[in-house]
Amino acid sequence: MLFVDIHHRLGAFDLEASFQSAGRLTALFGPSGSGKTSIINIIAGLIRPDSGRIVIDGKTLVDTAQRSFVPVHRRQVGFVFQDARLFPHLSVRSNLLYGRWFTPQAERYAEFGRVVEMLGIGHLLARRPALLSGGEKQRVAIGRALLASPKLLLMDEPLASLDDARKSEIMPYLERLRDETKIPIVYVSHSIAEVARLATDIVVMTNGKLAASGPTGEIMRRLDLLPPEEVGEGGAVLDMKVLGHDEAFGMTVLGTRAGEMRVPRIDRPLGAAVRVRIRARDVMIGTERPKGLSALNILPGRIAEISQVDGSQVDLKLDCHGDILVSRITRQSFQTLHLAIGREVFAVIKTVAFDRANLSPGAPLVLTSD
Ligand SMILES: Nc1ncnc2c1ncn2[C@@H]1O[C@H](COP(=O)(O)OP(=O)(O)OP(=O)(O)O)[C@@H](O)[C@H]1O
Repeated sequence: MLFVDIHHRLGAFDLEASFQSAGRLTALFGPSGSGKTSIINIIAGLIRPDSGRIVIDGKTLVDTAQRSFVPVHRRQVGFVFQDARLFPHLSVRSNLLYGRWFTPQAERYAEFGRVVEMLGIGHLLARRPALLSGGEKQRVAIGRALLASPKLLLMDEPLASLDDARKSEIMPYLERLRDETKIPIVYVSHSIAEVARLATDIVVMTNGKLAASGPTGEIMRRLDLLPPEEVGEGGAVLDMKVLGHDEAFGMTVLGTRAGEMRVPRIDRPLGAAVRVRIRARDVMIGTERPKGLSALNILPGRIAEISQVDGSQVDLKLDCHGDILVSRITRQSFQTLHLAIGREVFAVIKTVAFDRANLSPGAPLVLTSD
């Protein structure tokens, strides 16, 4: 459990944030200059807040009312930055082992072999950082942070300097990190795709103030919280189960609360939990079950909430037997179809909305933990 309640002034910038998160990966999300890095620095102990309290897993790191402040070197936090910051003159193995020196023997829990295996960097151990790709460097940087056996991992835009191909290469490792270790992670990002896939909880900052915080599914469907350039990426994030594979058509069948959905085949076993992002712009509304459509996925639901976005668009929240979908449609369609709260409708989801990047092992799939 992460508890943060802080107030701090940095020149003309006033930072105020109060949130708690029970999640394993808490994303700090918000535009540039909203205060994300400052919060990370306060949690790390690099900045002493003017006032407030920070408690992680029952351990108080800061409590200004009690004049208590655990210094940075006693917090046992692991850092991963945008750039890997590896030592160029040391091999990957020595870079990894370096992190261990700072942790007393008795408190070392991270095992070298296991960390190397989890991050898939065994074949790189003898190399110098200059001979690694950007994605490989970041995996080594994560390994170095983990081998210090941190009690908390702070990641400040760890994927920001990587291209899309390297990002998708490293995502599965971050998912394993989230699911296989018990270390709470605070993760700064301003990418919806990243946050939707990785976060269990999201804290949204705007201009030094908390805009909202809560579980990923709840925050992701609040399109009003997203910056204009990212609104198209917003929508529902749902946990589904793999029900079967249809080899003849190369499809996977997923179970939702409102029925089955078919997506391009994913390599997950039967029963596995997957997290699926369905963008609001990919959900159309039918007042009757549509026929003769190429879209494979049609879920029945009821309009639970209506919010007018601007003169021309409307957002609808659809309660599909407990799974909440979001649909952004034109005000014209909204009026023509006479939509209203409580109305039974059909959500039509284009199959193409499920590209592989949007499918990830969901939170319930904890592989191991010790
Ligand atoms: N030491 C300081 N003195 C004065 N202002 C500061 C100081 N440090 C940060 N700021 C200001 O505080 C604000 C928040 O900065 P911060 O780096 O926390 O934002 P951010 O959300 O992490 O942004 P980015 O995504 O660009 O990294 C900025 O306006 C910044 O200029």
